[in-house]
Amino acid sequence: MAFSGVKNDRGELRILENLDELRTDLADYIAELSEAAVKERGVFAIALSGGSLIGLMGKLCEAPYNKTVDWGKWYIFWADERVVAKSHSDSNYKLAKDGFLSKVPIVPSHVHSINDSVSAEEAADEYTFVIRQLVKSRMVSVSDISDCPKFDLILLGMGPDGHVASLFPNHAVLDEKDEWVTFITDSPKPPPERITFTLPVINSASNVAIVVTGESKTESVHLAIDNIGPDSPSVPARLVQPTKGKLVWFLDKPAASKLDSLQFPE
Ligand SMILES: O=C1O[C@H](COP(=O)(O)O)[C@@H](O)[C@H](O)[C@H]1O
Repeated sequence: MAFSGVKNDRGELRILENLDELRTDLADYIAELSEAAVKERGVFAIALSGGSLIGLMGKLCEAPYNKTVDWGKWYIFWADERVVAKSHSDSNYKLAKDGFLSKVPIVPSHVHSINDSVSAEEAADEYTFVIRQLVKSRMVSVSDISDCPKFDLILLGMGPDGHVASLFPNHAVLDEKDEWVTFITDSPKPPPERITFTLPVINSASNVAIVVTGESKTESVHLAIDNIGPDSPSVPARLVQPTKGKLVWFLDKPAASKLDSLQFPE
């Protein structure tokens, strides 16, 4: 690992030498959280995102994780989803199914994807209902400081504009305080219709990891993590601040290259 440490209130930073190291560190982290949650609660409730994250989780499908992780105890959710058919190449569900879920023995009935045959608004409402039922049956914990679900782990990527899940810069969705899952129909990144966990749900999780790689995200990583002045633009990723949970950033060197006070040996 090139660097590991705590950066003020912005969580733990893990900056990895290369993508291979990042994939291994991420797989170790997820496997450890899974083991701890299964030991404590008997289940592991994990929310995925789309984009580059799924490829970076690839090591979980390989030895030793494919044999050592207690896949039967996993309950899968999505922190955001594009409102398209599940067979569409834009679907975050399809991405995860093809790249991850089909390669490990997860119980199909534990995979909670959205209803892709209704409007974005209805899909968000139905997804909230599904999560409520699982909170009632304690498959998903409940936060002790809000009425929100408390996922064991929410995995987020971050776009070059600093968006996480489908929480985009300067969008009203960032102010949503009442809903667990909401919808947008005007995403600046296609496709336009999406559902997304809201900030209160993300910030109620026991663990949140933001996984970011590549030079195109350097500036947003800086804006999300460093102590920037009041005149600097903020990015949605900066609003990820788990109230009682733990935030970990997984970064490669290009993504981390503009972070203050990080000197890499030549
Ligand atoms: O549209 C989305 O983008 C973000 C970031 O994707 P990446 O490919 O730049 O990592 C992703 O986290 C989100 O789930 C997805 O819907």
